[in-house]
Amino acid sequence: MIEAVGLTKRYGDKTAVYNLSFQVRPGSVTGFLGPNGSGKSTTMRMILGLDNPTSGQVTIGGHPYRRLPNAPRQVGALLDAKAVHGGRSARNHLLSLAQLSGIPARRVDEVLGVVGLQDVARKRSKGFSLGMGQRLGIAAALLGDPQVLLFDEPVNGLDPEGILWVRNLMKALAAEGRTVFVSSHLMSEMALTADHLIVIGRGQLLADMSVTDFISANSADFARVRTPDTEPQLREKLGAALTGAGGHVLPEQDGALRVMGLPLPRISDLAHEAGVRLWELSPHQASLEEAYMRMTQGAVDYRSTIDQKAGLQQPLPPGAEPPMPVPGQGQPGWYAPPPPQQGGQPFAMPAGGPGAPTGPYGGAPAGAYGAPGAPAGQGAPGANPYAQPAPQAPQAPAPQAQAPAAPPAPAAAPAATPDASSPAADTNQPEDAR
Ligand SMILES: Nc1ncnc2c1ncn2[C@@H]1O[C@H](COP(=O)(O)OP(=O)(O)OP(=O)(O)O)[C@@H](O)[C@H]1O
Repeated sequence: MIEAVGLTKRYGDKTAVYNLSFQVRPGSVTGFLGPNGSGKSTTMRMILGLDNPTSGQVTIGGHPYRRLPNAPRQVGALLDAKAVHGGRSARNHLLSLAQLSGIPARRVDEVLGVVGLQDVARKRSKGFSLGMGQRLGIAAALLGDPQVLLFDEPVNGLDPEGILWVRNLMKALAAEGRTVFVSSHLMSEMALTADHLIVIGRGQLLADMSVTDFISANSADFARVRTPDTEPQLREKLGAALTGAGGHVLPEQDGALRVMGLPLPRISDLAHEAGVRLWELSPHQASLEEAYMRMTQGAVDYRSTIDQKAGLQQPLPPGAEPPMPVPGQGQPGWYAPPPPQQGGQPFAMPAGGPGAPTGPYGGAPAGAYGAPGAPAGQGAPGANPYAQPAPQAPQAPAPQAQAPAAPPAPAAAPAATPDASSPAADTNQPEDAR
């Protein structure tokens, strides 16, 4: 098991990770999610003893990585697949790692077979494609047959067959009782691979829960309703009736309506009362991607100026920043992305009609569907024993705003490189991170 307690990392006045506490348990795949620059790699480096925490600690099986006896046999990691001596063949690269850790040469050929590189084993790795490099990095992680595995973006550059292979590999490793901690920006892939999620934003814990709980805690379920295409006035009529009844109504691209805040039977009754025939009335649950977007919007540092999601956010006062998401409660003020049509414009209510809009989009009052409550599983077994009560979270200092309190940066760890596979890193490290 990997256990972080109060883990904080500051680089000068930049707080990369703040007061992070979580456990990664054996027997399941734990996904590690967060926007660019949120501190995932920094956390993984600290787990692997490649960076020193400014405060707090992280242990593997109860020991800091650097004190683990024969660490490369217990912990395997892929942090940066490009960190390979390009002049060496794949096999020689792995052989050199194996020799450093007392791993027999036959294991090298085994892992080359596992990752499908046996035919190019004697080729120099500098000629490798991105996907081949990833496979080599994964081979290095598997070399010591470790019980604990960390993968930073393992499917980066892999083709669909490779992605499927990595998915199955992660699941198989977890099914063998190993601890598998994997970061990725591919939400669809994470939804298929991970059982549990740890989500961070701006270095802070946003969620620590099962994939299922995460989706239900951070998604606004909605209904799709379609009226006959041939009678557009029915759609207008229904939209007005639903909005008047407190529903939040948005147009879908295909002419249907997305309705939030009203149960399906109520929508059906309202349509019946308004004399509107329905061609479709179906329930929908958000995907992991939608739930993730919703949870992390306030913690995104880098965003395109033409980001379509801007159309889904409730208007903020001039100069105001989106609030940090509240752990377990999602991002206040966000409706279910992605926008149903370009710009996410709301369904246009007839001006001054009955049931005039009360919310920012002419629907329900702001926030009615914006912040679902804590997930059912929060108090369940497996909940984060370190989770902060929600009310404290908004007061947690924004990592970027902590310059005055930042203590001096820790003495540069010899391994302050993110590059766990680099031959150069090997010579500087007390332990090899693979
Ligand atoms: N050695 C360093 N010196 C100074 N700042 C650093 C250093 N390493 C990371 N940071 C900063 O810490 C923050 C977290 O970076 P990190 O690489 O851990 O994020 P990440 O979640 O892995 O991002 P990505 O998804 O883009 O890989 C960033 O703002 C980054 O610029």
